[in-house]
Amino acid sequence: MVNNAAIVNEGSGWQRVIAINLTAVIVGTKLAAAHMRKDKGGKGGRIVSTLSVAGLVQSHMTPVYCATKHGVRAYITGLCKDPTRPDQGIEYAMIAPDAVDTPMFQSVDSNRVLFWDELKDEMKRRMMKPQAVGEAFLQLLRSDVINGAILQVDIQGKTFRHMECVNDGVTFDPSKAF
Ligand SMILES: NC(=O)C1=CN([C@@H]2O[C@H](COP(=O)(O)OP(=O)(O)OC[C@H]3O[C@@H](n4cnc5c(N)ncnc54)[C@H](O)[C@@H]3O)[C@@H](O)[C@H]2O)C=CC1
Ligand SMILES: CC/C=C\C[C@H](O)/C=C/C=C\C=C\C=C\C(=O)[C@@H](O)C/C=C\CCC(=O)O
Repeated sequence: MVNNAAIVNEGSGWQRVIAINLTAVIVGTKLAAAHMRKDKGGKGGRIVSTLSVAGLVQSHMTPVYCATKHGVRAYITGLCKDPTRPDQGIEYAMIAPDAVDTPMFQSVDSNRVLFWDELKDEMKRRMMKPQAVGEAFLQLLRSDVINGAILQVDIQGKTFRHMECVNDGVTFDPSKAF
């Protein structure tokens, strides 16, 4: 299961950002986990949530959006550490891209993102094609173990934030996760 839907809007619709980016992730994750958990008759599985670099740093450009992505990181990290998780057979991981050329990015303006006029050139310089995130996502899923992983993706490449980089640089070492 993938938690991917999100919006960005630091303007008058900011409460909806919290509802979609954070509350809905918690609701969806609870529903999925209840269905998936092996100790309750499910088959187990993986739940991957899309963060953003905004879930790793604090930005004056998108403070509400950042709060939701930090909230997702805290919530999912808590589930990663649940001592009953191995019996549930569910792994939790996150992917944290920098700017990506999607409708979200293309629709950004100074009503939705603060200081946009000053920062847009820098964000556009860092912008990746969506394929880069798709490839990183598949690389994450190819790891034998992903619980606790946060895979940061930017124009420099891919970096695991909560794991040791080994082999091809993107293989998760769960013993180094926390
Ligand atoms: N585009 C970017 O620069 C970056 C995006 N992200 C994250 O990547 C993920 C995907 O975003 P993008 O593809 O860029 O945006 P997008 O705007 O192209 O796609 C977002 C999707 O979420 C769906 N969605 C929005 N509100 C919804 C709702 N209430 N119910 C159901 N679906 C809803 C939209 O229909 C759309 O298909 C998001 O979590 C976003 O925060 C992370 C880093 C950078
Ligand atoms: C503007 C596009 C709208 C939404 C998409 C995107 O998810 C939003 C990003 C919002 C904030 C970006 C934050 C920017 C971060 C930085 O300023 C960089 O200097 C640091 C980036 C990564 C560093 C990670 C780290 O080493 O801690």
